[in-house]
Amino acid sequence: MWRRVARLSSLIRSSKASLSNQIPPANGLQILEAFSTEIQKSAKGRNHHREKPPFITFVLGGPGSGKGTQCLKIVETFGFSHLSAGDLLRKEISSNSENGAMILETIKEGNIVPSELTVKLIQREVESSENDKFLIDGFPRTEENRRTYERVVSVGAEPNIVLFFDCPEEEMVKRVLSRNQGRVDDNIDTVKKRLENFNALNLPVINYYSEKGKLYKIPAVGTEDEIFSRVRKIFTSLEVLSMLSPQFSIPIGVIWFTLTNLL
Ligand SMILES: Nc1ncnc2c1ncn2[C@@H]1O[C@H](COP(=O)(O)OP(=O)(O)O)[C@@H](O)[C@H]1O
Ligand SMILES: Nc1ccn([C@H]2C[C@H](O)[C@@H](COP(=O)(O)OP(=O)(O)O)O2)c(=O)n1
Ligand SMILES: [Mg+2]
Repeated sequence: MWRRVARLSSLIRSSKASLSNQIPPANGLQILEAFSTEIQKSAKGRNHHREKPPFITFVLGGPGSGKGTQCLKIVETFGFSHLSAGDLLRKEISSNSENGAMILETIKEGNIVPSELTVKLIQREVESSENDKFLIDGFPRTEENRRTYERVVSVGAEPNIVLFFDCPEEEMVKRVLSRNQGRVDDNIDTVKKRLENFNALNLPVINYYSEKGKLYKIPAVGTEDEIFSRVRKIFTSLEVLSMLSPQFSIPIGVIWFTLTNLL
């Protein structure tokens, strides 16, 4: 809003300047019209600068199930923006933000950061992006995460689809312990706690979206490429149905995916 008011003042200033330079100035009506346009734009700005809500995909699965790996492939192939809740929280830690120490402790313990904070970080990224397709990776991890997001985010509060990478615990533990990214939570004690939290807190969210007909469950064992061929089918089906545009919602895509995979 303030940037827009500043732009309006600059218009008025340039109008005065043009007067002194003997160039015909913007008249009162033009200034009023510009002001009204700026106010309209500013109202849209609060509405995430978008005419339509973005296409939101939540990406869920236990630690090490391959969410991040598959998201990178979806970005390359289908042009989504990837927002990893974990990466956004780690960025807060490394930028020494006021909540950095608390986030670090929470992550080290294998627990979940307060929802308001995570939602704010995600919302900021969505609102500042020009893209209209997002993968929100590792969110919502709890019913409380989900409800907070629905309450705080006014446009696109409901995901269009939800991916769930279904991976056996043994495989997830093996992958996390050989991830080698220097993460404070990639050790056996923290992984055990994260798996407990996944079962207790994330599975109810996954069931919630399954009941709503929005869930795509993807078996997550196999090579990265094998898993991506499963993922690709989902997004290709959505593209075929022109559903990778935000105004469409499920369950047609889920029905199509089910049919094409059964036939
Ligand atoms: N299909 C796969 N098979 C074996 N290892 C994998 C596979 N997909 C990912 N990985 C590896 O497992 C680790 C965890 O993957 P990642 O994508 O970070 O999972 P998540 O984001 O779900 O925790 C990474 O080291 C990654 O390279
Ligand atoms: N919605 C979220 C997502 C992540 N976190 C915290 C707690 C998680 O164990 C860590 C790491 O999350 P991240 O998604 O990067 O972890 P994985 O990719 O599943 O291994 O961040 C959170 O508190 N709330
Ligand atoms: Mg990840």
